[in-house]
Amino acid sequence: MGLVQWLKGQLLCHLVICYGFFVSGLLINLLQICTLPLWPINKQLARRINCKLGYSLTSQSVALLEWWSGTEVTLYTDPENYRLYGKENAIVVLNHNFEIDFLCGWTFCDRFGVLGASKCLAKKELSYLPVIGWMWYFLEMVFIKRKWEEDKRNFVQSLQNLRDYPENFWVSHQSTSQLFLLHCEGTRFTEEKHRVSMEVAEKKSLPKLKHHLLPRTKGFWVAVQNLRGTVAAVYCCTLNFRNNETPTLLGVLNGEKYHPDLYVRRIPLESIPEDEAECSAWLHKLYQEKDKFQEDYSQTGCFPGPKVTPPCRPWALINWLGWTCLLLYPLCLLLVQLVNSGSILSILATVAFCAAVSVGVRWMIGQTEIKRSSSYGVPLNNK
Ligand SMILES: CC/C=C\C/C=C\C/C=C\C/C=C\C/C=C\C/C=C\CCC(=O)SCCNC(=O)CCNC(=O)[C@H](O)C(C)(C)COP(=O)(O)OP(=O)(O)OC[C@H]1O[C@@H](n2cnc3c(N)ncnc32)[C@H](O)[C@@H]1OP(=O)(O)O
Ligand SMILES: CCCCCCCCCCCCCCCCCC(=O)OC[C@@H](O)COP(=O)(O)O
Repeated sequence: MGLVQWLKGQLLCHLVICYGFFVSGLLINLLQICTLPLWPINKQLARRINCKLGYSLTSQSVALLEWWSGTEVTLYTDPENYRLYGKENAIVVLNHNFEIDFLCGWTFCDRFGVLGASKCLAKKELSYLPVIGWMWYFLEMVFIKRKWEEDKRNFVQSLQNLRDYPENFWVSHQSTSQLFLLHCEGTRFTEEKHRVSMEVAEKKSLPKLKHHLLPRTKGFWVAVQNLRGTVAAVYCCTLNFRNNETPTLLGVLNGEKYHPDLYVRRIPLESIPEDEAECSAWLHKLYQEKDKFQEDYSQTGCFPGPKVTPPCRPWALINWLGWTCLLLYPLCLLLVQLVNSGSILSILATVAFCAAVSVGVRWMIGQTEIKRSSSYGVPLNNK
């Protein structure tokens, strides 16, 4: 193991990274709160500012993946469609098997210049996550309790809100689009959830899936219906990792390099049926195709179609280094003053603060771990 790789595994490095992420996150949340009076006066400007602020926080984790762990996602797609990515609004349908699938998605968003504006249909619990969840609230992320009767009004309203996002979103930048991510499986893949969902498939006389849970179709249908005229296509995305890697966020923090492959198919929205039952059948068929791609991947180690590597942009790294320098300087000054003061109490208070930041971020990382997945989708307790 080289010196650099050894350093990446050290607690001190992790503390510095977590401190930078957490403190910059709190400052960004504070700035987001400051935009509150602007919303009733100029909503579009408030959105622009919040998306830039959101980018400043989210892109730090992209920088961690790309520059710290050295992970690069390989894209399999049709070059004709590739030209459209980042230039149109789309619904992204992605499998939910990996602890860092959201991070791989963000990397792509960043490479196509749509990271700040992209949204997701997320479980309500994520909105309470310190820093990240609070930031999402201002980014108008769509949160659901995964109980249709309770969700339907708010879900439709949140989708309608997305229809009037500003054109020419970034004034001086090429991006005018946003992606809306949907994990139709509704929860992360575990053996038990898979077994239960295949029992449901059997009852519904649907073919069994090997690599996916049975998709929940209601959210997809409602999203497609409410975003017609706003989004141009569905991007059917299938993610897997080479060599049976099981990536974790903690691994990324330790500087481990992973090898994700993402297969993206572009499906024009007009080709998706409007009728609910037909749309559900269409989604089930899509998941059967996705399952076949995963099965072929497990045999051959690759997806169909040519490979493309979208160019890496420097902004995530520049932003991350900027925050690190800005926040390390006062921390170092404080540490020097502390040591000079010789006050045991102050030193203990500082150590306690660092430990609290470290425990807090470790807890947040824990939320991404599949072993802590909710019991949604298993019997007895449907939550
Ligand atoms: C080029 C660029 C490429 C790539 C870029 C990629 C991505 C990046 C894009 C954007 C990134 C932006 C941000 C992302 C950041 C972070 C967030 C990350 C992740 C968060 C994700 C989540 O939180 S996932 C959880 C929330 N999401 C969902 O739940 C969505 C899926 N669910 C639904 O759609 C549901 O329909 C619902 C929640 C809307 C409603 O659910 P409910 O259960 O109440 O109703 P349903 O009608 O769906 O269910 C009843 C029917 O289900 C059948 N049933 C029962 N048990 C099961 C079972 N175990 N499995 C399957 N089906 C089951 C039941 O029989 C009912 O059937 P009926 O036929 O009778 O209706
Ligand atoms: C420089 C950067 C430093 C990074 C330091 C680490 C920071 C910690 C970041 C925490 C990021 C949290 C993002 C949470 C996104 C988790 C998405 C997810 O996986 O949600 C699960 C749901 O879909 C389904 O839930 P289950 O029903 O399976 O339960």
